[in-house]
Amino acid sequence: MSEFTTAFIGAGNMSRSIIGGLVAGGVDPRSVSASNPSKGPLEALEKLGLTELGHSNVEVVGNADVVVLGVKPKLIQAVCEELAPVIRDDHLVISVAAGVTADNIHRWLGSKGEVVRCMPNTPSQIGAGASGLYARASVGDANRQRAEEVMSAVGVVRWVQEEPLLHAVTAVAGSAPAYFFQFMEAMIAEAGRMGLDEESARTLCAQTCIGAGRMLAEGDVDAAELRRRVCSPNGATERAVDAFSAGGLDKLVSKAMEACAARSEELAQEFS
Ligand SMILES: NC(=O)C1=CN([C@@H]2O[C@H](COP(=O)(O)OP(=O)(O)OC[C@H]3O[C@@H](n4cnc5c(N)ncnc54)[C@H](O)[C@@H]3O)[C@@H](O)[C@H]2O)C=CC1
Ligand SMILES: O=C(O)[C@@H]1CCC=N1
Repeated sequence: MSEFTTAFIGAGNMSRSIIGGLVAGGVDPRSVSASNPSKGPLEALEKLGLTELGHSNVEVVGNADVVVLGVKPKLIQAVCEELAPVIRDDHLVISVAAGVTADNIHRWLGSKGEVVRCMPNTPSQIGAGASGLYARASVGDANRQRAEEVMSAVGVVRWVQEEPLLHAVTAVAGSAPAYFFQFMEAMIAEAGRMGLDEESARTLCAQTCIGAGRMLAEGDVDAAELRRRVCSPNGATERAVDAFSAGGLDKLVSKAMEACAARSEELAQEFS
């Protein structure tokens, strides 16, 4: 990654995941600063080698080239208004907040800064993230490239040209690690009821999830065909897959993702 400094405002789960991925990927921890009102999250970042840590958002921005807004959507306005005096016109400001629009962020920053919205996910922490990016029309090529550089250092990146598509990105990537965790929780619990010890169930389940994900990501075969290749006619898998279909899995997934995207849209209204 080229040389620049990045300030994270808010050092909770998502910031920690991105910072963890950046540092694990070779970014110098001294080029990353972070602020948080409470000490705990900053101590976790100290262990990653960060030295520029503090409680003042304004001080932490200092001379940073890139500012990442990593606070909850309800706090974005107050944080932007607090930062407005230290944001330059050409500052790249990346917001990871769900819903909150780029125009509102730009306005709260005193119409300064080049604002890119990002919808990342927590696997960024191990370099396996998946992020959607959207830039306001006024963001220049240099800052578009820089935003992509930051996020592609911790996973795959896709740009969306229309901001509302970030609601779909939230449903398919930002929130989605939680769906797979919920699914794996249920699988591990059932494997335990079937008699497997917890460690074996967890290891076999997690590795199967990684393997299936990699086959889809790294090959050119679609998910439906990969599924069919596991299902021997009248074999064991078919019974499981039939049970999912009979239980309405496709509709349930649609319903869950629609609810997720709808809540993301609500957040955009709530904090405008
Ligand atoms: N957790 C996730 O999987 C994802 C979260 N996001 C977005 O990331 C943002 C942060 O979410 P999380 O990290 O999950 O929340 P979090 O609660 O773990 O982190 C937020 C941090 O901000 C700190 N904070 C509170 N007030 C502050 C202030 N005035 N100035 C600076 N820091 C302040 C809190 O102490 C906390 O450590 C949210 O806007 C969320 O929509 C986006 C994608 C995925
Ligand atoms: O639950 C949320 O609102 C955030 C956005 C995506 C993941 N966490």
